[in-house]
Amino acid sequence: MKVAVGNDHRGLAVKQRVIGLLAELGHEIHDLGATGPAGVDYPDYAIPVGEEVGTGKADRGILICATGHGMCIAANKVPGVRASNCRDEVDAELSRRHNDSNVICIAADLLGEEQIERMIRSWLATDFEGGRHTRRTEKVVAYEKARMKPPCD
Ligand SMILES: O=C(CO)[C@H](O)[C@H](O)[C@H](O)COP(=O)(O)O
Repeated sequence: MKVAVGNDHRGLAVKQRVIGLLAELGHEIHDLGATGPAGVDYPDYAIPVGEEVGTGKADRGILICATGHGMCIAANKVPGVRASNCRDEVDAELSRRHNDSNVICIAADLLGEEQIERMIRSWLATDFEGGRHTRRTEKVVAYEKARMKPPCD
């Protein structure tokens, strides 16, 4: 899979470990930064990653900040993005099975290394269940498309 990765200053160390895991698993990685410790703003990274996923340039996105919340809020503003701020591997699995999440947000300040690795492995390996869940995700897409339509003159 092609995975776009983004982080702010609080997520830099975790990002570097996540990239190592993705490489170990054989995935194609597009690191959109941040690459240094200087304070930055999470929307500047969440939105480009979201755009890559929403346009299909990347299959999935991984976003890392202190709590995961800012990245999740910002990424979900991008059409086609279904971002989840997950806390463990079960949470990550269900976000795939029930919500077809295509971006996972990670709280670098709140989760341990092993928990993050288990979460990412679970998230990457789990398929969307479809069935009744498709009806629900399609309603989200329908709303998104309706909101994107230009107002009638
Ligand atoms: O967690 C975050 C947003 O939800 C970001 O990592 C912010 O950096 C966090 O709010 C902390 O910001 P700070 O400037 O590093 O104190």
